[in-house]
Amino acid sequence: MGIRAAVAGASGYAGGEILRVLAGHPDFEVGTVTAGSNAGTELGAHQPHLLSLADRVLAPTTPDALAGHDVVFLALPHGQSGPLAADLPADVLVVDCGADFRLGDAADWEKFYGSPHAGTWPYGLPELPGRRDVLRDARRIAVPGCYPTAVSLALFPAFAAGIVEPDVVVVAASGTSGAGRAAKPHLLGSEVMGSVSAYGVGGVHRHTPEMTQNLAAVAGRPVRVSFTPTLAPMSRGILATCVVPVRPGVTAAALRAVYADACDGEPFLHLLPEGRWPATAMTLGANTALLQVALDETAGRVVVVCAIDNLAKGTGGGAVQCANLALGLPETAGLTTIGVSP
Ligand SMILES: NC(=O)C1=CN([C@@H]2O[C@H](COP(=O)(O)OP(=O)(O)OC[C@H]3O[C@@H](n4cnc5c(N)ncnc54)[C@H](OP(=O)(O)O)[C@@H]3O)[C@@H](O)[C@H]2O)C=CC1
Ligand SMILES: CC(=O)N[C@@H](CCC(=O)OP(=O)(O)O)C(=O)O
Repeated sequence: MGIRAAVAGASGYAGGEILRVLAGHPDFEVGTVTAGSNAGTELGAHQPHLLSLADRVLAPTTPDALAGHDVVFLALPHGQSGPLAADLPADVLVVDCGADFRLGDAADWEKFYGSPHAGTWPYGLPELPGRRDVLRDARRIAVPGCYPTAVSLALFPAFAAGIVEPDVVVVAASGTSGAGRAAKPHLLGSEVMGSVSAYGVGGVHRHTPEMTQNLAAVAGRPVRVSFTPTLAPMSRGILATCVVPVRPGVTAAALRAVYADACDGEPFLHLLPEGRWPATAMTLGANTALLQVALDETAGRVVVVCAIDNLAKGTGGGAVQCANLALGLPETAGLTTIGVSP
């Protein structure tokens, strides 16, 4: 018998991606799947691509429905995870794709989310320095937001090596699935198709403190992040372009060596060959973060571009990677590095 996994929010985009990975995982067995307003309906009505799970009936999202599993994946709107997790046994692994437990600073949480802080769980980005030791045997894990995943993976090598100044500018494009399945006016097809638009401009996006938190922890000092998200007319994918002042004396060769070293031995972090720049399509369905770096000598800046699939490495794949670690399975089990092209 496999490791029994429940998925809450199974009718949504993140829940669907977790189930897609679990359906092909050698060690997990899918148990209860739950939803909110769609409880009582069949999963196949919402996730018709998950053929092997189509006839599962969605249960209401309650602690009772989620009981009796080895791992519970939560893919629910912000604010739903805290009360639910409090009613789940402490020895059950709970992996939360929502934001509730990502931030260590309660004041940051209240400023950006406008509600009381639920608490802080081990942060589920295994590639960050020292993270794997924390995640092994953890029983509560907070999966990062999709933009902070891309930006933290793009910049931690430079901060860990001490070759950049703590003053980051990020412009990142996301596919529309990043906003979830619930209908939102700015996601109307007629307004998204054929156009790229900025939103959350001026330091107000709630992922900014998450990026700052992660990079400051690596740098060992405060880091300023100016983050501008943009919405691109595609379903999946994030392309984050990160620009940061370089310290004097750093050469292009040294910069490349820092990134090559950071990616060495990392199953999902890849530095592309020189001259090849990451594109979101290369990551679709894969748990990869693809990187490329350049030294802009004229401007005195390091430029790092990172592509991920927001639903794969950015949520569902990252969640399963963390669960693998916490349960003592091979970290890569059930996760592919093979994207699609063109
Ligand atoms: N989309 C993405 O790229 C990423 C998402 N995340 C996070 O994952 C979580 C889920 O996001 P996403 O899948 O995109 O959102 P969706 O809107 O696509 O799905 C939300 C899911 O939660 C269920 N739900 C909604 N309200 C309630 C409720 N009150 N009680 C119980 N269940 C409820 C929905 O059920 P029903 O169908 O019945 O309404 C649905 O299954 C969020 O916290 C999000 O921030 C994190 C990183 C990236
Ligand atoms: C395109 C789009 O709208 N993206 C979402 C981020 C999705 C994500 O990772 O968010 P959580 O923090 O909600 O888990 C946004 O900008 O709000």
